Amino acid sequence: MADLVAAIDQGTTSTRCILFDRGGNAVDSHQLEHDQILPRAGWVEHDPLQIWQRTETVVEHAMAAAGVSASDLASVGITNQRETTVVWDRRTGQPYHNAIVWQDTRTASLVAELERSGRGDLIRDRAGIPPATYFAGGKLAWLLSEVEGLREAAEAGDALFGTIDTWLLWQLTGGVDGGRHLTDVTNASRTMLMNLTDLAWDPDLLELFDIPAQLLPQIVPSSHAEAFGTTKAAFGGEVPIGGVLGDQHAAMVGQVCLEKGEVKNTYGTGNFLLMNTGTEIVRSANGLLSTVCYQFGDQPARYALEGSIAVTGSAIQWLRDQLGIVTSADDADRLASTVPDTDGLYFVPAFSGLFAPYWRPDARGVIVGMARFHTAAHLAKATLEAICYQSYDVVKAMEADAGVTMTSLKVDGGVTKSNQTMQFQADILGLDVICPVVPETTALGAAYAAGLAVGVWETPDDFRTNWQEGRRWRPTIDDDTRTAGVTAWHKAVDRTLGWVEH
Ligand SMILES: Nc1ncnc2c1ncn2[C@@H]1O[C@H](COP(=O)(O)OP(=O)(O)O)[C@@H](O)[C@H]1O
Ligand SMILES: O=P(O)(O)OC[C@H](O)CO
Repeated sequence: MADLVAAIDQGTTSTRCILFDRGGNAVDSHQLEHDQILPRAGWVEHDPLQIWQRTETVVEHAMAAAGVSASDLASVGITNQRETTVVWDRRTGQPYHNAIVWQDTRTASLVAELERSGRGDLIRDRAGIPPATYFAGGKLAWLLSEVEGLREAAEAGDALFGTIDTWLLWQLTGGVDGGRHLTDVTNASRTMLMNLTDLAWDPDLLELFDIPAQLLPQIVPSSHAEAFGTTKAAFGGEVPIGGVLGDQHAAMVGQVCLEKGEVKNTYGTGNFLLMNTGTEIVRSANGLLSTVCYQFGDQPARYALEGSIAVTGSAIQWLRDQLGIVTSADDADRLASTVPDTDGLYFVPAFSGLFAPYWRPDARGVIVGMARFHTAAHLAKATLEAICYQSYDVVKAMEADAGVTMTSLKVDGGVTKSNQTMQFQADILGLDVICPVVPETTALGAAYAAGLAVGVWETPDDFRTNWQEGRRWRPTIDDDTRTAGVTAWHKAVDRTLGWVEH
């Protein structure tokens, strides 16, 4: 039996295809960045066709590098940046608009209006998440009201909505020639349109956002032998698609956070800390989200509490692309390492407002504590430290919600390449930070979900035997130093609030 599993990981910054063996080892991979389209302040878009083309290319290159064909693959898994919203014409495959990315804040006034009118609580109650610019439902409502002809096309059944999983799945399974229109429970739980208990589109939420039901994909489990169909494109032959799940949920699977209470933090474009809450939906009193963690086959869904941070690794990209003070993320890391600390400089990159645990769309970024003495190196250092302070705030919210004190933290994602950042994270949290040997946990989780569906792995216990500790950072600073840093950080956060009005 073919026993390689291919994972497509379509992230905010890049798309990669990684081929995994039964041991959960990455055999070969390919990765390509795509354009970040920034039409105006607060707006972030991607070109869905470019994302699809990059997906085809990374698949082709990863398979060529490994010297394999479709018959060597047991299954394909898809994982994706969540919430990013695409609407396209089912007859032509043409998007009606660029994808509106999860970081985009154009729906701020809609969100403010939902809160003002008291309808936010219906969303919290049914969907488990607060009304926020972050989620897909508001973006879809915006497209329906702003794109000429879209509402009529939707009502006629010609338009399809999807998050990126849905878009790629439709393309992979045939596109205009019978592509399947599906999403999995984890991605659906990020729309403000799904009832978190029933795992179905909620008619009251559809009415609240005025969304025609014909637009919506069918919701299916995250791992399933038949639901997703087989590849008709990109792989050069038919391969079963066995798993689809949002990237942060995939990372939970890849990190083997399958028991209640297990936690991971992923450091990518943003940071996302999730705790498995088992089959129970836990409601946060501290600014976290309730979300589906994953659903394997016909088993009950597992849920999670999540702390989502909008801007972490993307602040490093901002140093590169907008300020031009570094040439790459590695260069930012190197520049930051030339100074021992920030010497009182704090940077709160609230570019999309603040997400968890604050949920303040009125916030905007600040750099405070500046003196003439400060250099680009201090700003680079403050950018890395901001990633850790934001995670500190979310860890504290998670501990308060769960009534536990964490003793260690599993981490993954691109920023974990930065040794000084992970050391600072261990210092500021006062706990051990641990990265597995296979850091590509998002793609691995998608591969696990896909392989589980077709029997490459028999039970999720097989994933646990594959997980191995790679690097560990231990705290090195005293409590007073930690408290001083956190206190100053919170003063800086205060300065971001109330900057814009909606
Ligand atoms: N050496 C490094 N030091 C710090 N950050 C890094 C380093 N290399 C990459 N990154 C950051 O990692 C992020 C990409 O991580 P990744 O997990 O691939 O993200 P995504 O899945 O969101 O596309 C980028 O935002 C980049 O700034
Ligand atoms: O692309 P990433 O890895 O930063 O993840 C984005 C998240 O899924 C947004 O919710």
